[in-house]
Amino acid sequence: MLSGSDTNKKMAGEEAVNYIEDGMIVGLGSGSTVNFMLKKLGERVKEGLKVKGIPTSIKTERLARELGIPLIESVNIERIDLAIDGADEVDNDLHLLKGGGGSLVREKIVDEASDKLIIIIDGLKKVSHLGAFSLPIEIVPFGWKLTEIQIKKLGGIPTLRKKNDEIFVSDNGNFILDCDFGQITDPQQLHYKLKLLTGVVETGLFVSITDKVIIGRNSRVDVLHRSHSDMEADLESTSLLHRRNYSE
Ligand SMILES: O=C(CO)[C@H](O)[C@H](O)COP(=O)(O)O
Repeated sequence: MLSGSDTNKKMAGEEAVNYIEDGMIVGLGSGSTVNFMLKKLGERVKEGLKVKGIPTSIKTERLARELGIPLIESVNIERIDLAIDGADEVDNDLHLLKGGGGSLVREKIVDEASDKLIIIIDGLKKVSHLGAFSLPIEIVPFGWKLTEIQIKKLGGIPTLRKKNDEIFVSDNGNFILDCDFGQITDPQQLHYKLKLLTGVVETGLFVSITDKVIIGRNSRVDVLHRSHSDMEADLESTSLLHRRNYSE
């Protein structure tokens, strides 16, 4: 029996598979919502859908292989038709805060390069402003405390990510600082400032790259398009948003 949140993630993940067409090269994001998408995609592949996937984490790669989804070696990728990924927060402009699972660098490389990016989330992750979730920042391990000091100077309160009392190490061999910046009113500017720090590899702010957000909530999926994002606040009354009612 799935929890309410997992039901929402599953609905969003499965809906996203409908956007995958035969012959596509597909960026496969990371996280529990993406895992639901992968399971459905695995079924479609068994039914004959021809795709090639590009996993954004070792965990995604492992699951995709188990499900029989054909993959391409990262060194051989030159273009991507569609990427489908999760997020920790999505704001009204469809800017994202990502990296809760620690895969932000590979996710950003793939999501940015893709012709189209679809984000799949549980409705609780749709927010008006980013920042309630601490911002993951991947940093070089060398001199990490020096980078931490620089981030504090920019107003962040960093916490070194740990897993089972050990320092968490990303798939790229780096550390992650989860940084509380309070409400992030200008994600682009904050991202630029952080990227200027030599020890920073990448931030979890994904600005202006999302084409569509598929949201699972209240037994249905809502789809926000980039050009319609400003209408999210008015979600209940707008008819421009595509809506599928799963309780029907
Ligand atoms: O950015 C991510 C990993 O780096 C994930 O997409 C994000 O954390 C959402 O995960 P989930 O679908 O498990 O809630």
